[in-house]
Amino acid sequence: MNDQILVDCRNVNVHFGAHHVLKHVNLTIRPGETVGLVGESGSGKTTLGRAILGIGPVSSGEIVFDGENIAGVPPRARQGQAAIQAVFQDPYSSLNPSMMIEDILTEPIVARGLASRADASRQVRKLLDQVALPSDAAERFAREFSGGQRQRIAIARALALSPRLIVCDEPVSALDLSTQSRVMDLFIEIQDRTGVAYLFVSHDLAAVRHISHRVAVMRFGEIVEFGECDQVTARPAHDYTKRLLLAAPVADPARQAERRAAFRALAMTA
Ligand SMILES: Nc1ncnc2c1ncn2[C@@H]1O[C@H](COP(=O)(O)OP(=O)(O)OP(=O)(O)O)[C@@H](O)[C@H]1O
Repeated sequence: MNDQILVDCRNVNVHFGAHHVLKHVNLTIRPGETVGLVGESGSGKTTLGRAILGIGPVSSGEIVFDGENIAGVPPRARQGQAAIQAVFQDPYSSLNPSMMIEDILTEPIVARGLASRADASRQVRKLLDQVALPSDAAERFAREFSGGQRQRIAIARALALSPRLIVCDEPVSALDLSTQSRVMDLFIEIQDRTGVAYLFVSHDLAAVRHISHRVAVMRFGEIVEFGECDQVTARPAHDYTKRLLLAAPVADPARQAERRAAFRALAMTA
């Protein structure tokens, strides 16, 4: 891991009317790094992801990407307009069911003028291969695929633009457990191969822990803890992080009972 910074959120605030949703958020992402962003529903994780993507507002503060302040600048107006991509939670609504996979994968490249349709089509097989889908998937329609396969297609669509960062907003929470772990492994493999960075947004600390180099914990729009994954999960500094850890699912029932007892003890002292 290097000391360079790819994304630097500096004192970012977002207000929706009178509601101060993001409060003085400072967060960095290094090239090739996964930063997990955890917190309960409504804490502001998606709002931060959308601000970084340029599809959500920023009331004040800076988001510096590659040395340029991109806060409030929509994706098309950004210099490296394709450099930040997204994979969202629901692969059923994020892909047009009646579009052919080849068109889903080539359209973002062609629309940005990054390659001709013929050149983009030549990349399709490689993209499908990167997400472990067979090349004949190109001629099929999105509606023919399962949730896990659709999420692989959504990942391939993000990769088509050779991004430096992918904002992954709850990308496995709509999938069943065994599919979740395969898609998580795919994210890791892709990062090892391409060096892409991830902001991995999830309410599930167990998932985040599996994939992240560093973890940021958000509560009521504030980052209450941010550090190396091992540090945050083994020696959390904030009680809120401790509670999230205790609520994180574990496979072993004895361990689960131990966690519940510890959680009750902590809740009584909180
Ligand atoms: N466009 C909007 N207009 C008004 N309020 C909004 C808007 N978008 C989000 N909010 C509010 O901002 C707060 C944070 O929402 P956000 O979706 O960022 O949280 P989250 O941590 O991602 O939650 P979840 O895990 O449920 O997606 C919520 O109270 C939400 O109602």
